[in-house]
Amino acid sequence: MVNAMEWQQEQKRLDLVIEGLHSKIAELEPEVAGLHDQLADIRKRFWEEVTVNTSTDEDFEETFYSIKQQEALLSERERSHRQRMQRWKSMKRLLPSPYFGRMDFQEDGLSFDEQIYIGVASFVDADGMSFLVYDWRTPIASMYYDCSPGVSGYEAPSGQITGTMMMKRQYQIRDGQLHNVFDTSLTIGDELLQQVLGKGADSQMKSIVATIQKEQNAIIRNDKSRMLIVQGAAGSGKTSAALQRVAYLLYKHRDRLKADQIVLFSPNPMFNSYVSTVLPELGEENMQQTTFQEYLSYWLASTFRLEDPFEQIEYVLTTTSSQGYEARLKGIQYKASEAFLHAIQSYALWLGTEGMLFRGVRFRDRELITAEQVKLQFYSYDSSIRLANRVVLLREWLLRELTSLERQEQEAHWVQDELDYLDNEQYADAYSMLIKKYRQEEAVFDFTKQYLEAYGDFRDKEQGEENVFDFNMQEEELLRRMVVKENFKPLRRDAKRFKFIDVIGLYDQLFSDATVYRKMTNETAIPELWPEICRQTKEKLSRLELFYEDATPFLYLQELVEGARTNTEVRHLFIDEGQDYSPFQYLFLKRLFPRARMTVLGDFGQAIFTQATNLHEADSPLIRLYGEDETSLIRLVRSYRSTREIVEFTRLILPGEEIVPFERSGRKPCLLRAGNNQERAKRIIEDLVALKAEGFDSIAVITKTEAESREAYDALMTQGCDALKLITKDTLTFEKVTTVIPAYLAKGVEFDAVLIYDASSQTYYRESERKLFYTACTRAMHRLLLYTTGDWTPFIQTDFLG
Ligand SMILES: Nc1ncnc2c1ncn2[C@@H]1O[C@H](COP(=O)(O)OP(=O)(O)OP(=O)(O)O)[C@@H](O)[C@H]1O
Repeated sequence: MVNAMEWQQEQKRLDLVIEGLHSKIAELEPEVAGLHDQLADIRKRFWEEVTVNTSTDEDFEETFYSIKQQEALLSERERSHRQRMQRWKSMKRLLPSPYFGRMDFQEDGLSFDEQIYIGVASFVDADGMSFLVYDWRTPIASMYYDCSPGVSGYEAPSGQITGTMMMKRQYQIRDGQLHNVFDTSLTIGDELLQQVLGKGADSQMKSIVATIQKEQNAIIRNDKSRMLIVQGAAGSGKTSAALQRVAYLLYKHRDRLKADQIVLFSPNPMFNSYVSTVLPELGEENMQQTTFQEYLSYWLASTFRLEDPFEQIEYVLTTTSSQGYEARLKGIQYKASEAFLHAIQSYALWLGTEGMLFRGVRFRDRELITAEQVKLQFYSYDSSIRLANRVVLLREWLLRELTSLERQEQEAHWVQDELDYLDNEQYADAYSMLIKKYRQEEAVFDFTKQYLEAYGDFRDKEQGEENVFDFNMQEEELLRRMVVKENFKPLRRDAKRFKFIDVIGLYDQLFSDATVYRKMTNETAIPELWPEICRQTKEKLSRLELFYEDATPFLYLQELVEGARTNTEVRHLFIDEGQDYSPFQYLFLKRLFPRARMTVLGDFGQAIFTQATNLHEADSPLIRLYGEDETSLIRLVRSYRSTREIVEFTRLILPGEEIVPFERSGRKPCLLRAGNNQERAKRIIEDLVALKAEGFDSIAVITKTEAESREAYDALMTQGCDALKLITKDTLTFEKVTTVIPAYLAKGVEFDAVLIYDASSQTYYRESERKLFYTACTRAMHRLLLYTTGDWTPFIQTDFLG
């Protein structure tokens, strides 16, 4: 705490800044409101200002330039409106708490020091000469997070600046009033952090700009490497750092980076809602948020019933003794690997010489073009042309074939039948369609001449006898063409979409017996239980279903054959819970976003999926993705979420995991054994009531699986529990209530209190369940309670029993 005089000086300065903010806001307000009206007015009068005259070429040109000029004026006004609006908004945001930090810095070579106040936006004094508040993202502010008083420096755009930091101070300001002032030394105020972390969990994640730690700042400001990997213990602030990093990038590159050029891949849709308020709180627009499953569904859900990762994990957790279980697990591992991706690449090369599978073109129960014809045509192309390019040539050929078949088809009986049954209205529709088409496509319309004649006739008739059609030969020919064209449309559309390639067949063919597989792919390390893996995959495909582990390889093969889809707009890709993605998926994402830098945040200690990727080992596929030179790896070991007691408990679950508690004390985790299920439910309800009475309102009963969640929910409701929410994979919003949730859906989020519904040896026993148990327990911020009706899981250290 500072002394009374310093406090007074600080309050005085704060008052001055607030006064300055008020007067700037008042000054901008009418301007902002006026600009808004002006813009609305310009838009409204846009056409009044433009003289539209297209009688001659000159008039047309003049009209064109007049419109362009108006457009330019409008966009200039809009730009300046946006800028003023942004300044106005940032000042409004500063008003209740203009800054949270200060450092006094004397630059080498200067004889005075500068007081640098840091807040969520910059604010300059009335003359515009000096900064009253520096945005936390400015280069100079980085010192606040990185250095302690003494020799310090920062990287300015002009180069390295060095000097001495005389002091560093933190503030808590609410509604314009100073509540606390701390002088800090090494880290950013343990006191303040204690206070922030001691608070209850929220339904939305909060910004951490006032208390960013040095190692987190390194993540936020890393702008050098193509790939940034963050391996961080549970609760170490990976997601928080990622979100502040987005805000930092948007600030640093504000002239060329837009929020929609940044994509965040989240573990589930509920997580999207959990993190969605951080950036707006910092005055930035949200980046695009999605899940990998959403991407897969976009491309595959119209063809297949797609398994999602949660169904996959449910299978892995619950059907351990089912037939084919081991093979499925081996299959998941293999299909997640780089080896499988390379096998598919080799397979695509092999398909360039043989083995391609095509579908013929069928029309009204007739085969117009056989699959064999398509295949012959395909292999007639020069084999040095890439597979996907040959497929494009094939498509052009097919479209040409369809054009000539269309012509032949006009004489077919079915065409006459259709014409006979056209009613007057359809005739009229047909004509007006022709007219419209003619107007739109005058230049490309195939039979302009005939059309013009027909149109002339039609117009004459329209003006003369109403609705009487003289169905002469010329018109009939036109209508025939139109009818056939209409019927051929789906064929053309299918051809354009490469439907003539049997991709399902190609993927199915890949799962042939080991000798054939080796021949097609050059693969030497075929996984164990390959025949069973093949059988399972083929069986699924035959039902038009796709395992989660097959979805990305299927899309990859499809792209090798049909041409890659890439998104070149996206510049930054953020992947949270990065350990849950397979090496295969990473290679796929790299290809999908060729111009993006990647930030991957994860914790191998929470790798609960079979296809997990180790993020930080020297031989990690992630490090290979862009190569060591283009990759930075940052480790976070301090956990900010949980109390020391909870961290000490969870650390024993995963002995190898590096995790250091932040010094915040609480109660030891409680282990509670009940005689039976009913007793357990009663005990949980009592505990829920007590926890709520203590002031905790974000509480989760965490289970291993969805089935256990339902069981727990029913048991608790039957015993009279009220206001309980069952979370499933379809839940979209994260609410601050008492929830029952499977561990794999609780990833990434946190609760004041966590109750592990069944911590018995029956539920968590196999080694593969250790990380799931760890993930569940590490969701707790203040309280952790574990229940069983039998023996405790072996993952709990016996020291805690008793
Ligand atoms: N520097 C910080 N200042 C204040 N709070 C922090 C800081 N770093 C992290 N926290 C808090 O710690 C908690 C955990 O942070 P976060 O969810 O970002 O961690 P994580 O590493 O993504 O966790 P997990 O992998 O277990 O999901 C959050 O409540 C966050 O606000």
